[in-house]
Amino acid sequence: METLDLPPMIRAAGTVRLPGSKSISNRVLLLAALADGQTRVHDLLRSDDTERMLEALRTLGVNWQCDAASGAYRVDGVAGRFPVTEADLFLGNAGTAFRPLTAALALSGGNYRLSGVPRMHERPIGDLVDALSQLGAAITYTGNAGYPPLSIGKGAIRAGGTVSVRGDVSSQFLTALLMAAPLTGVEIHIEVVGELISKPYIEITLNLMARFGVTVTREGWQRFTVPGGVRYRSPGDIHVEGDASSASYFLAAGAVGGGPVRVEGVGRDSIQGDVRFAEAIAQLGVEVTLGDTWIEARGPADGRLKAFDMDLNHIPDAAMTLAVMAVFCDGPCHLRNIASWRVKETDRIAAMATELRKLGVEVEEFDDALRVVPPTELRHAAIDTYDDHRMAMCFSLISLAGVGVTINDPACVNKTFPVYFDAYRSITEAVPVIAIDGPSASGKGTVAARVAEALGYHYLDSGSLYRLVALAAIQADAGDDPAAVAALAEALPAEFVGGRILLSGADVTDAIRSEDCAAMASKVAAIPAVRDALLERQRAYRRAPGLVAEGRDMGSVVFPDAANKFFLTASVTARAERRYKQLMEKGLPANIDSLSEELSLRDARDAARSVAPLMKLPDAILVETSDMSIDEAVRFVTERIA
Ligand SMILES: Nc1ncnc2c1ncn2[C@@H]1O[C@H](COP(=O)(O)OP(=O)(O)O)[C@@H](O)[C@H]1O
Ligand SMILES: Nc1ccn([C@H]2C[C@H](O)[C@@H](COP(=O)(O)OP(=O)(O)O)O2)c(=O)n1
Repeated sequence: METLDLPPMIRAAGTVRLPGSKSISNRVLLLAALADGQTRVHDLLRSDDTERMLEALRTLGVNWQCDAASGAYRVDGVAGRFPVTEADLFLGNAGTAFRPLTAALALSGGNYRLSGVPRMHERPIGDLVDALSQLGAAITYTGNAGYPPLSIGKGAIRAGGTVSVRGDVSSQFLTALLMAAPLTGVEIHIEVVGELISKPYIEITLNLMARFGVTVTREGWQRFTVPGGVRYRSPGDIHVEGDASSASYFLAAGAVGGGPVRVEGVGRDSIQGDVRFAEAIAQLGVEVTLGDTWIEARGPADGRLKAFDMDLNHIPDAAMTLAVMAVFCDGPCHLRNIASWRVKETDRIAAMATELRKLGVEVEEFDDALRVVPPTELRHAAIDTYDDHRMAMCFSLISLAGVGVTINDPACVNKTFPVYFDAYRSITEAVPVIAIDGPSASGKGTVAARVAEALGYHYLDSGSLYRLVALAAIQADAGDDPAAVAALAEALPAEFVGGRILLSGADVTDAIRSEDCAAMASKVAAIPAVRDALLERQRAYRRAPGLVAEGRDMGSVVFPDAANKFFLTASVTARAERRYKQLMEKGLPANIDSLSEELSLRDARDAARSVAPLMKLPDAILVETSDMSIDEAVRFVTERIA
């Protein structure tokens, strides 16, 4: 499985141009296909879900073309009748394609089979099928009753009258019915059974139908009337707004990462309900500014977001972003009335609770709500994304909480926002790392500590971790058993307290510097499982305002994104002399010839091992210190820090 490591970020600021809204894109494509005349669709979202809709329309005989120069799509409407009356359609996990196409095809007098990915076959559609059956549609379940896949037959469509549909599971059923109703040509009344959820999505539907010439009247949110004798007419050109749900991640980044972050493509005039995310975060103390076509967010003056207790039924998708923002708040937060999360790309209530807990967050899960208690400190975790784009995008924000985060299967963002992580990186700044690698006694430790002090950065002596594992292995007499050494590395009970190094509470500051320990360190360092066990431990040193890290693989493996990489070296003779002096000063036994020999051996072993070998990377600056004093080496490095 692919994974993406996001380093801890120190701040977020900048501007992002949003991709087109998924909800608007797929509605517009279907309406343009059903309309009279050609429609030019501008700023259409290009993603998996819109690909599924475009493919389906082509299979149904709808002509469409993408203009390479402008990116606009030209769709030739079929005036309510799909030319192809017999087809198999695969719709992936695109609910915004599956539901409306089911309704439109059920009323079009053909034979169709609709299927999707396994998760699509777990997402309920029975309420829509029941409503369409009242109109005489012939739909059968070819898998489990109430769920896709479906087989649609010709049916005997009864025009007119009143149809009822449940509104409390997914508002997409009502959307599908509304969009298909004009195909009957007769006035239809639609009654909603139960409390309609996600009302703003119905507003998008009504708004877009009106743009295509069909005006629906409604009495509250309970009864809708689609007039008879009307057909969809192309508006000519139509522009898709930026995706308001996608905007939420960047606005949240501005809120928790200082800001300001501006999103372009949605604003005050948006028809998408999720723009009300802006109002929601204002209640957390976020400074929000709205323009006609943009929104900007910056963090509260005192830096800490206020805890919240909100009914989020009106912004179900953007509400997921609030669940992650809760981690940044000054107290427990309550997200209410979000039952629809359970039937989305995954059971989002369960998924959100499980993944937040991995970070050390206390979460209470209810049927239709979540309570999130922010911890004092987060830990690194690898986040599972459940083939759900929003899980991946939401959890990227954790990198603004002072820890790195790993996103499993990051490509799931292709569903709505293929370039999400590039956009996220463009507005965030990672905690800077200066990586200094090199062989033993090249001076890395001395130089790194001095540079860290000068910059006020944290300092990581990664070799000391390998030396600690070596000492633990010597003490446990486990040196020859790689699995046992790896287990010691995993549990390593080491502490760094006021310049002293403790192992299981005992001061081993000097003990780990012995040549025996160095030789064992070089051996245990060649065990891949030991390196894996120490990886996150090393990365956890990356904290604001920055880190200077020294070792063998700082630039290659542990901090490959470090903006500054140096490779320190010196001749074997120079290094043996330095090490000899150093050991003598510490009162440890030493012999210059055996030191020289041991150094060469260790260089060879560190450079020849299969994992993370010692080497100069092409992007590292070479510092040859044989003829440099310590001050000269420090100055050489400092002057080259970008
Ligand atoms: N450029 C230099 N010239 C002379 N001595 C140096 C230089 N850099 C480091 N030393 C000394 O060499 C010894 C080993 O340096 P250290 O920083 O521990 O190396 P490393 O971390 O690469 O093993 C220390 O006693 C240090 O004071
Ligand atoms: N990032 C690192 C740091 C050290 N090691 C290994 C290589 C060395 O043989 C041992 C001890 O490292 P250390 O930097 O303390 O050794 P020197 O002081 O350079 O002799 O650990 C490593 O493999 N990767």
